[in-house]
Amino acid sequence: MKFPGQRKIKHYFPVNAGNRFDRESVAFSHVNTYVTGIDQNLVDITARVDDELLAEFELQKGASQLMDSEKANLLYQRLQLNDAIEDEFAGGTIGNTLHNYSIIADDSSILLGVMSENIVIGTSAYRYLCNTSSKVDLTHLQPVPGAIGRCFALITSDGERTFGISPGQMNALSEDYISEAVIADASALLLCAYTLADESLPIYGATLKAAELAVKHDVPVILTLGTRPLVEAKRETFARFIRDYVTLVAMNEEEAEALTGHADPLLASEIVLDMADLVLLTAGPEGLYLSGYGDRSLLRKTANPIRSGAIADFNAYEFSRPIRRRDCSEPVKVYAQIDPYMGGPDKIHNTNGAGDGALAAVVHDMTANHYHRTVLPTSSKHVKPFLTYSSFAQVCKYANRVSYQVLIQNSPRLTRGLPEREDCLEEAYWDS
Ligand SMILES: Nc1ncnc2c1ncn2[C@@H]1O[C@H](COP(=O)(O)OP(=O)(O)OP(=O)(O)O)[C@@H](O)[C@H]1O
Ligand SMILES: Nc1nc2c(ncn2[C@@H]2O[C@H](CO)[C@@H](O)[C@H]2O)c(=O)[nH]1
Repeated sequence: MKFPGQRKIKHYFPVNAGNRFDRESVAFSHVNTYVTGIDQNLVDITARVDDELLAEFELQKGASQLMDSEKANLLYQRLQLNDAIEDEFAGGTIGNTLHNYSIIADDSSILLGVMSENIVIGTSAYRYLCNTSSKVDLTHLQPVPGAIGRCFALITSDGERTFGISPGQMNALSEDYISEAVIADASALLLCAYTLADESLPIYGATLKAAELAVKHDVPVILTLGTRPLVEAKRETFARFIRDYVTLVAMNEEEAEALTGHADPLLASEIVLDMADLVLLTAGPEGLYLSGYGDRSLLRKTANPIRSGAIADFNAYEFSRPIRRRDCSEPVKVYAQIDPYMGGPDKIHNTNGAGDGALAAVVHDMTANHYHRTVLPTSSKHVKPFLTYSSFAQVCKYANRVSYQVLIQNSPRLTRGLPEREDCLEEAYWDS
């Protein structure tokens, strides 16, 4: 595994031989880590469209919504006719996050979901397999006799993405394909709200079983919220699920508002912290927020200017490391925020997957902590069972950096890891 390197050096991710941890990880390289997750496996069919086409196909802008196959076929034909299709590429919010995790961490992940049992060249299933990192283990997938899902990712001129989902057999995942051993040994279990949308579907039962096993084995459960209309429709169900199972909730500000009733990201995060231990809230051009708990005796004051919003002095302890509320003697809510990396790319063509990228970075920092604790349990870094290796402030920087990489690539799945040295970039960005 690549490792979030030493603090207080100019590059956040200095993977070099002089790094003390690298020497240790060579000595302990037999320790294998991975993260796992459940997804509705689907391909993204990315196309440029105008608002009129969204209206014609009754698609709510910015949201993800189901389409019946007749409408999906009509849309596909129209996009082909207009020569509007840019790409057909593996997608799925958890599939993207696992892929990006494996790319940036150089570590394994295990994807749980369905896959067509007969792979024909050119089909969605074929494209999915071609566009997934070889570090993502696909051997636990459930074979199905039909197609996986298709996600029309329709990009309008403002860079906003709207999803129309043609499900195929993506929801057929049975709980028989959720192995206790796979969940028990994982560093984290990644789930999305989409698979909890309909209790009558097999994938709902599979998701619940995985969450129960994760809690049984003390594996952190990470839930990403998907899309605003779904959260609005299932607000109570999701709140209960989060309380019962979830360690980290990831969402954008619209989903946060749907869950909590608060448009302000700090206030929304504060509410979600009463249900979970850690909250990643992405806010597009306003950057992102990471909120969680610190133990009063272990709080570290920020060296950055103190900032106030809806919560006064909210970043005062952003140099602390997140810990579960139940592991604190005296829990204190801690907040950190960061503006887009380098102000964001000059031109954004497509924001699809920027949030998934940020989450992959947070997962990497959590897994690095798990790895380090497994290898060096007596290290002073583990006097308490912290959730991440780095502080709130550092994790924000990393998450932001990965989102930027997704944006400049115009694609949710990273083709390569971050540069190990960023000599051309503003060094001050990485200080502290
Ligand atoms: N317009 C923008 N300008 C600058 N940075 C942006 C912009 N949009 C997104 N970002 C960066 O990407 C991160 C995540 O973006 P956003 O909040 O749009 O995610 P999201 O809606 O969850 O995306 P998705 O669901 O497609 O993965 C932001 O925190 C920010 O760093
Ligand atoms: N699993 C799942 N992923 C989705 C859905 N709608 C959009 N996405 C994915 O979300 C990603 C961006 O976060 C895209 O790459 C889409 O593939 C959905 O209904 N289910």
